[in-house]
Formats: sequence, C-alpha cells, structure tokens
Amino acid sequence: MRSTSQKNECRPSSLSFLLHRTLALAPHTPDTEPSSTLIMIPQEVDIIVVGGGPAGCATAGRLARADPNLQVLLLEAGANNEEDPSVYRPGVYVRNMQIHESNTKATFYVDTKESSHLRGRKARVPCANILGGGSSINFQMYTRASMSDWDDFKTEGWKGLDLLPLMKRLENYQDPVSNDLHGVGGPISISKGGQITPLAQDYLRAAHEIGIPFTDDLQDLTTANGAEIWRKYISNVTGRRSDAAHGYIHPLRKFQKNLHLLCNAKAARVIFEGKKAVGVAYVNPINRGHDAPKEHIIKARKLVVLSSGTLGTPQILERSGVGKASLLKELGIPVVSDLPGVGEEYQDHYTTLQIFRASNETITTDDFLRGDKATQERLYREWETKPSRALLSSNAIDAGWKLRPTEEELKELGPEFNELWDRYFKDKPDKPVMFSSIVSGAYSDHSLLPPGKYFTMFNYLEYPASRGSIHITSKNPHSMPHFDSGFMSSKADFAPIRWGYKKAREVARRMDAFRGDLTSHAPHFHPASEAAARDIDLVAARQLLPDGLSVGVHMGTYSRPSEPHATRPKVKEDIKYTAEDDKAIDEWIADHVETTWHSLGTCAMKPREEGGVLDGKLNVFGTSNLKVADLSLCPDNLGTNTYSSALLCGEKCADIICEELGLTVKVPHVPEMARI
Ligand SMILES: Cc1cc2nc3c(=O)[nH]c(=O)nc-3n(C[C@H](O)[C@H](O)[C@H](O)COP(=O)(O)OP(=O)(O)OC[C@H]3O[C@@H](n4cnc5c(N)ncnc54)[C@H](O)[C@@H]3O)c2cc1C
Repeated sequence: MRSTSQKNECRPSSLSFLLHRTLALAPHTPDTEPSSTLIMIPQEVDIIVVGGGPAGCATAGRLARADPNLQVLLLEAGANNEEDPSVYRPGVYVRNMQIHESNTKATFYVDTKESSHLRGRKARVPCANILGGGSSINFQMYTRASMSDWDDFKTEGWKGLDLLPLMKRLENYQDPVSNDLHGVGGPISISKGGQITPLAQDYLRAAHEIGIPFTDDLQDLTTANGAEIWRKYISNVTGRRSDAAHGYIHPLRKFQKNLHLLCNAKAARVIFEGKKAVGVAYVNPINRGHDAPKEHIIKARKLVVLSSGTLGTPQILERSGVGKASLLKELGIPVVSDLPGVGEEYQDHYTTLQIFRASNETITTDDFLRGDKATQERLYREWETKPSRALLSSNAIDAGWKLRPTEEELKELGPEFNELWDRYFKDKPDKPVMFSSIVSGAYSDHSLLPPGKYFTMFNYLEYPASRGSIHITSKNPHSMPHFDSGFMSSKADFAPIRWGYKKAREVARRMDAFRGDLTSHAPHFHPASEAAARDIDLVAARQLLPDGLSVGVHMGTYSRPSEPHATRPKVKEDIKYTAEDDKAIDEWIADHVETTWHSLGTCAMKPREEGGVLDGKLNVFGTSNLKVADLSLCPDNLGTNTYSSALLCGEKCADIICEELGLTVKVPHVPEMARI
C-alpha cells in the first residue's frame, strides 16, 4: 500500500557518495524498495541526527532549513512514513498496537523479569519504529505540560516562559482561542478533528455534575482542574494525522537538497576519536542472528545528535562507551565517559482502562474496530470523499479532564500519597494528578467482547513516583536490553489511580449513554458489595439482539444486569467503597495498569554529580560534539501526553545548535504551499 516513491535515501547532493546495494540495508517491510535497487548514501555530512521521531524531525528539519549549505542527515531505524495511509488516516491508529509480525511500526519492550508490584505480570511498553516516531503511530491527543513542569527542570534556558515562544512556533492551532498561548502557521496542525461524537457532550455534562468544571482551553499551561473537548494532531483541512515527518521533513525536502534521509538503518553506536563524536555506525535493522552485524559508517564533521527516544538513546550511548563504567567493562566496551545515570530513572504515565456498555444508538467506532465490512467501507468512503469532516478524521477521543484531589479527598489517599502531595503537588497548583479521556468505543480486543456499543475511560497518572531502568546486555545492537519498567514500584502510585477510577466511574454512571459495566474488565468486588459491577441492562440487551433466544437466560451466565435505563433513578449519590473494595481496586490496578506510551527520563539533563547525563545545552558529559534531543533528557516528569513536549525538545535543540553555529531558525518552516 505504500507509495513507490519511498526510498531509503532519495536525494543526491554535492557530497561524495557511497553506493550500497539495498541488500546491505534490506527493508524489513515487504512494501518498501525492491532489494535490487541501488541507493546512495552520503559518506560524510555536517550533522547526523539519529532517530526520526518528533524531537529528531524537529531538530533535523529546523537545522537544514536554517542553512541550506549545512548537510544534515536524519537516520531512522524504521520505514519511511511518507504518504503511508496507515499513518495519515487518523482513525486507524488502534492497529499500530497490534502485536503481530506484520506490525513493524512498533518495538515492544517487555519487562525482563516478572514484577511483584504487578502481581507477577510483565509490563509491555511499545515504542515507535518508523519515521515520525511516536507521532506516526500515536493516538493524536493534544495536551501540553504545565508551566511548573519546565521550571522544575531547574536548568537555565528551560523555564516555561523561556520555552513558550517555541511551544507556539511549532503549532498550527486551527481552533479559535481566547488567549495568546497557541501558535499558528507552524509545522504541526492541531484541531478538533473531523467529528466530535455526542458522547463527548454527555461526558462533559456528567463531569460537571460531579463538580469538574468545563473550560475552553485546558492546555493554557496553568489550569489543572477542569474538562474540555480534547484537540487532536489532525489537520482540519486535509483530515490527516499531523506527524512530525510530514511537518518538518517531507515538505522541506521538496525545496532543499541538504536534508538527507536514511530509513531502515539502525544506529549501532557513535564513533569517537578520543572523546569527540565523529560519526555513527549503523546496521541493517533486521536481526539475522549474527554476533556482530555488518556496520556501515557515516562521518559527522560537526555534530551527532541522538534522538532515538527514551528507550533507544540510552542503548546507543551504552554501546558507544557512554554509561556506567562497570557495566561497559563487563560487556567489553571501551569506556568513553563514565555516566552511571544513563538508562536510569525511566518514567512513564500509568493508564487503567474502564470500559462501559453504551446504548445501542450511541455513535461509536466499535463496528469499525471489530471489522464489520459494511461499516468499514462506509467510513473509508466518507474519509475519501470528505476527509475534513469524516469520523475517521478523528481518534474518537473527544473530551477529557485534568484533576487534583480536594482537601477532603486527600484524606482518603493515604500517607504515601499525602507525603508525595506535600512535597510535589501542594505548592504547584498547575500540576494535575490524574488525566481522564473518553473514547467513543471499546479500546480493547473486540474478539474478547460481547456485541454492542461501548465507551472507554482512559485514566492516567501524570507524575508517578515509581522509576525503572533500561540497560544493554550486549554490544550487539540486536540484543534485547534488560528492561525494568518499574511500574507501580512505589506504593504512593496506587491511591491516586484508585481515586481516578472512582471519579471516572461516577461520571460514567451519570451519562445518558450508560447501560452498565463491562464486568469482565472491572475489578472483582465481592458480589454483595454496593460497588459490584453490573452487566448490560436487559432492555438494552434485547434491543441489541432482538431475535436472540437466550437474552436474559440466567443459568450459566452469572449475569447481574443493571437496572433498565428508563426506570433507573437519576444518579445522585456516589458509590461508597469499603476497605475490601479498595483492595479489589488495587489488585485490579496491579493486574491491568499499562503504559501510556509516554516514556521519558533515561538520560537526564541535570548535574553530573546527581546522576545527570546532559548539560543544559544537551551535551553529553565527558564527550564533545555529541548531544541528545528527545524525551530521555527530562530530569522530571511532564503532566501531559508527550508529543508536544518531544517536539519542544527538538525545537529547543535546534535553537541551541543554531546559536552555536551562528544561525537562526527560520519561520515559516516551509513556504505555505508546501505544508501538508
Ligand atoms: C502508541 C503510542 C501512543 C501515544 N499517544 C500519544 C498521544 O495521543 N498524544 C501525545 O501527545 N503523545 C502520545 N504518545 C507519545 C509521543 O508519541 C512520544 O512521547 C513521542 O513520540 C516521543 O518522541 P521522541 O522523539 O522522544 O521519541 P520517539 O517518538 O520514540 O522517536 C524515536 C525514533 O528513533 C528511532 N530509533 C530508535 N532506535 C534507533 C536506532 N538505534 N537507530 C535509528 N533510529 C532509532 C525510532 O524508530 C523512532 O522513530 C504516544 C506514543 C505511542 C508509542
């Protein structure tokens, strides 16, 4: 399905070239270049950016645009995403999370050991493996970190107010807005998407009933208590996903010949002369089982920038001799810089999903997701004919909230969380504790669900106290690392998730569309508990299967139907949970909590003596000509879906390098006509 114009490297320049057979870089997806094609790769450039995620695309694109004589190479392990419909069609994003050999867009990191904090489970953290990085496969939700998050980096030049102009510079915000905090004309489009399903209004009304106020801009960098219609990384003109490569890379390459792109090339290590980074060695991304896969080297005259993501960058550093000396020596890697902080302090946000039954007339994406052919054909046709207004020009994640507990609620959240609250949240009113989003449909494997309509509440903890780590186990770039997600390793993280669960459930119960719990996915409360989950009500079940002979048959189903909607009294009181119920919720959290795909923090920008890896100009301590620009640089968490922050790190890195080279970032990034 991918366009034949896709190539590993497509553009000749005035530089000398090495000719390689594509065989040496055999594409790992069946739909890229045929293996007989000859491709040309620059032997030497000025700057190599390793990893084409949001931060890497922003860095490489901005630098190449700043000076058309600067030769910039963007090296990416995954396939090119240009004009790939499975990327640019917003509504098919769920597919990117399928664990299937045909899905090469993601690398799945799995805990090396079973976790006692997850009751013996191993967490699984997918990471992008495609040009555009996470922005090619993510859920397209637009949110932004709070001002104090950046201030908490405690690094000169990185305060929230320092970064605000860059936050605006990257945006093409397409909605009317009543403040001056968003940008227009930037490479990344943000809008409400093609459609907002009525469930969003239902949700916002119910949220208001439990005291969560509506706001028209929850992304104003300070509001931490409120609900809104979520914006999306989707253009309201084209109806397409706004990923970083289509924002910063592809349109610029149509105008300038100094931005080189090499996909399907996995960086093995940085090449040093002494402490100075002078190039990058890369290998074929397909693991052919060799102990020492064949390396190709590209030289960098000025700089190497690692942007391979929170889980990729520390591995490249360690393979290059930058990391904890004892580990490197054990693996036979010569030490360039002894930095024990590399790969440490891994962080994420923690999601639990609550799924509820919805009335049969609710507009959801369930039939599309479960593969109903007629629905799929109708929605694909709608997307083709009116992409700016189609249901598929959306992620169906239309509304959400940010929330902080009240004084009263804090009393229920236990000593561990209260200690964290006093230390971390109390004096920073712009930091939300929990996020929640409503998805119009079941975000789940539909083969495991009964027929019908659903809505899902995504609840996620924004500033977990838990920490994990990632470290290589071999110099071979294909060896799996030792990964410890650290999920829920701090007890302080259970209480806010439990609190968030209760809040989301109260909102769901008050929604007009609510028709019961999806009991198979709910906590295992005692059947006699007031909190016990209740199945779809029988009226809704009969509407769903009007010819069904077994609807309402009790024996063998263990069904506990909800009260029918028409006779159910309006919900006024919250469910009261006992200590036993809370235990059931905590066990459910341990059994179900997942990544929010917001990995950060493994190469922290903080003082070396505190375990830091980078200085404020993103230089790797103990080396020269080597920088890191991706979310691994974060010394602390960011209360947001992290695409915006990754772009911001790339924009900041571009500014830093431009200043060092005596250049200036140019806006607009490309002439208006070239923007996609
Ligand atoms: C499934 C999913 C859903 C998400 N949903 C949202 C959302 O709705 N909203 C939001 O704001 N954020 C979301 N995010 C998070 C957001 O996409 C990431 O925070 C962001 O992409 C991180 O950017 P990055 O540049 O730091 O790294 P990445 O996006 O991880 O990019 C790193 C790049 O480096 C490449 N790479 C890795 N190793 C090597 C190597 N050895 N050699 C060469 N290249 C290499 C990778 O292929 C990748 O392209 C989601 C992420 C995922 C994965």
